[in-house]
Amino acid sequence: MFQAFAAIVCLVSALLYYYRGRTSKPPLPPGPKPLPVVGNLHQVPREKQYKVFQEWARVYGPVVYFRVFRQDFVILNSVKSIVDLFEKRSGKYSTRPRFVMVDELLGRKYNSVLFMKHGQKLKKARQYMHRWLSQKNLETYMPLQYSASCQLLKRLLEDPERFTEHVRTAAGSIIHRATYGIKCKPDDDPFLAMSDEVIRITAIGSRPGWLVDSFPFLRFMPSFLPGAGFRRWAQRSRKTLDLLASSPYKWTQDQVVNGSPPPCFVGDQLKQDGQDARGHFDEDTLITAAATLTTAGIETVVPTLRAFFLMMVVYPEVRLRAQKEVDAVVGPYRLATIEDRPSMPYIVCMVKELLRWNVTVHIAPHSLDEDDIYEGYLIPKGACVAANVWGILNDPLVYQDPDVFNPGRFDPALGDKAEMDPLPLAFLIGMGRRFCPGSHYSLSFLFLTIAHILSVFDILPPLDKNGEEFIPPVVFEDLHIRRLAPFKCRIVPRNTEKVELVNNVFGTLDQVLCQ
Ligand code: HEM
Repeated sequence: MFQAFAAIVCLVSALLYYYRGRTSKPPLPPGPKPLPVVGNLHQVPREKQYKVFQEWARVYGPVVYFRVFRQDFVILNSVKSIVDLFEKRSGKYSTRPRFVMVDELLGRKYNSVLFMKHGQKLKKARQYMHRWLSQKNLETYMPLQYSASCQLLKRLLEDPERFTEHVRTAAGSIIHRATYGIKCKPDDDPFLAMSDEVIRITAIGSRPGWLVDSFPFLRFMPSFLPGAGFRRWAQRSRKTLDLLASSPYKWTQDQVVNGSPPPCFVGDQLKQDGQDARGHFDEDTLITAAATLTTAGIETVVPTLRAFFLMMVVYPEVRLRAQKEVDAVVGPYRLATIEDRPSMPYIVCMVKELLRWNVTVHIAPHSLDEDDIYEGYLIPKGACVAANVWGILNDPLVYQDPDVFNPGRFDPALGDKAEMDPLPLAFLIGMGRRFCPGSHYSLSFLFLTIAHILSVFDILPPLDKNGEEFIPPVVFEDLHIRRLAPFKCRIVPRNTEKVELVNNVFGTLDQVLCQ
């Protein structure tokens, strides 16, 4: 009975929406022809949407419009349109689109900065994060990054096959130490498990296709009714998310009360009573900002480093060239520091190429609270206006053979012939008010770990049953979030001196991040 009623209301509201008068307004941007009611639902795949959007850009131009039920989408497929809207009109385009499941039922618009709408709370959260993660504060977290990277080397020596877990522990332990002052355990750490759970729930909640996203009134459906499983799941998950955000925060709070926690994002704010210059303390926002840092800091850096291992296997000539550069700068008796970065242009290019080749945030969705007009087209209020970051970073007109991993394409020696720097787009740096606050942090951590690993190890193809080397296929698990499928490789110390070097450096670390 309820389902029949819901279906009728959906149909009527969608028809009203479809036929709503837009006669006095400019036309919508071009795009594929919609069907009545469902719009372009049948043309938007659940997987690899960014590829379809790239194809549509070839047919309809860089700004493409489509609709799924009542939700408008505008996809930006050129750097120009992204700069024009997200940067030059950032005041208008700095909010996020409304997705009822993730924003409201899971409460992510309150408990995660990534999903927050624009307003005072977002401004405050970004201020907190920016202060901690800015280039100026690099010296505060740089020793932590160096320690995390050296610990990663030690674990790769001891147990190379579990490289993905070690990378996850390294990225997770440094961000927990930097954010909360927590030292994680190398295996089965409860705080790292909590971050994984937050990432898992958020990924499910933000999958496209929830009916409640197209028909928001369904959020009022009583949770005991048949067909309301989504409401029950969201209620349970929201409680978990709130608990997971408050637990590590309480841990730091206790350290502040009982003594002196190591310098960290939350501890520093609490020691100053969390007050800003005007004496305001917003505990809820601090909890949210801290919880967002831990998940954002893991979900981006880990896939990038996994891609690094695979690329070293598939492109051995790139590894050899990079090792030659690292060896020439650091020699046999030390590991690289961030001060070596200007002397290692090829490693810097490798980081750029990893972020281009393995785009982690492939679609960046923004929204607007009032209608706008761009190049004669209407961008409707409430539309999801999304930058197709993957599409541009894989455009063959911009990057020759975009599927090929080739750090040399950014070689500064190529001068004008070097291909477009992907970093501004990968992080949407400076592109409006939502650019990634973790860009400096990520670039230094990726540089250090890559330079360290190449200095100590060769990364070689895995062996098959007959003991023969084989190159693992490059496969992406392409659900809502694009990630490389599991693969194997052999991580072998380059010589015994390197093993000694790691053991010596490990023994002298002041900051051991894992217990
Ligand atoms: C490989 C590394 C990373 C990449 C490629 C990346 C990329 C991005 C992108 C594209 C956005 C969306 C920007 C927009 O909507 O316009 C973003 C947002 C964000 N990133 Fe990163 N990121 C990375 C690492 C990090 C790290 C390490 C942290 C934290 C320590 C971080 C924290 C955040 C936060 C908090 C936001 C939300 C900003 C907001 O909504 O206002 N990111 N990132």
